[in-house]
Amino acid sequence: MLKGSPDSGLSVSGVTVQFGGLRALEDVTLSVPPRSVVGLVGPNGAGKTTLFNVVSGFVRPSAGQLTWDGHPFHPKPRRLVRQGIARTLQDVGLFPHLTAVENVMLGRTTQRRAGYVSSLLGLPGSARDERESRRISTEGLDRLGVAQHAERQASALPYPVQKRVALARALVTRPRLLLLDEPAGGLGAEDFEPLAELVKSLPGDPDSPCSVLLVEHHMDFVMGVCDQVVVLDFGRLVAAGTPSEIQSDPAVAAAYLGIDPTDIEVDAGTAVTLTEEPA
Ligand SMILES: Nc1ncnc2c1ncn2[C@@H]1O[C@H](COP(=O)(O)OP(=O)(O)OP(=O)(O)O)[C@@H](O)[C@H]1O
Repeated sequence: MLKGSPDSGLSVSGVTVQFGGLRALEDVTLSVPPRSVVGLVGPNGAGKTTLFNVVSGFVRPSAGQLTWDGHPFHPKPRRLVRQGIARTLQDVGLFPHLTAVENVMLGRTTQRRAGYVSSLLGLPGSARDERESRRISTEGLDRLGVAQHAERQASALPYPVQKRVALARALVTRPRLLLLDEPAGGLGAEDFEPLAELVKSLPGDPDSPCSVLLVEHHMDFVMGVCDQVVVLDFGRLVAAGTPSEIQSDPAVAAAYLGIDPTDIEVDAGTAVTLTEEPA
């Protein structure tokens, strides 16, 4: 990929984050190539959210660099959407007193030609922009199968619907990279399949192809949707590869079970077996 190409994805190189005496990330290097889904997994406290916060500009690393579109990237939260990156939050983050469609329209704020001031003053263009924004946001809800909830207050919606609204809000910005924080968290098994299909379809979307970096604890979901999986443990990258490579990597089992990798045998299949019970 040529340096400076608008299609060279996200690279995180040698990133370290220090919170006082705690090293939350240590020399982490990974990339999210264009049109790919990359999973970021690891036990609680491994540093996954911290990495998302670095990419979103909420946390400044003490060492390392990011590149986006082949250029050095110094993310700022308020500019993220304009730079083609959207993020969903672990705890949904909808405005409870706004309707579903109004929440999605907020995602489009930065792309509207008329801003809030002209809307408030009723200046020409603002009503037209608002209609257009509402139309696109309703389409966004429809894509997620929840358009029938468009006019309901967000706080009255069941949790799985709220998650879809939040995802619609991220997608209407037409991101080229989506940071998905625990998309399957709190969902029932019946919601997994349509969500997995949606996530897998994003990189190949003919109108707005979007790569995905996702943090998720549901391993079946991760293994089913990701092209590559990166495993963190205590802030360090301990494994990276395809889902099947990751499933048979002793370092991954060690990270999750808190045991020494030398106490694990790897079968010819994908299973890892303990040769000794963890203490
Ligand atoms: N702002 C902060 N100040 C101090 N320590 C922090 C801060 N944010 C995170 N940490 C610590 O950094 C480590 C990594 O936390 P992080 O939230 O990134 O882990 P995680 O992998 O996302 O965990 P989980 O799966 O539980 O969400 C943890 O020990 C956490 O307590």
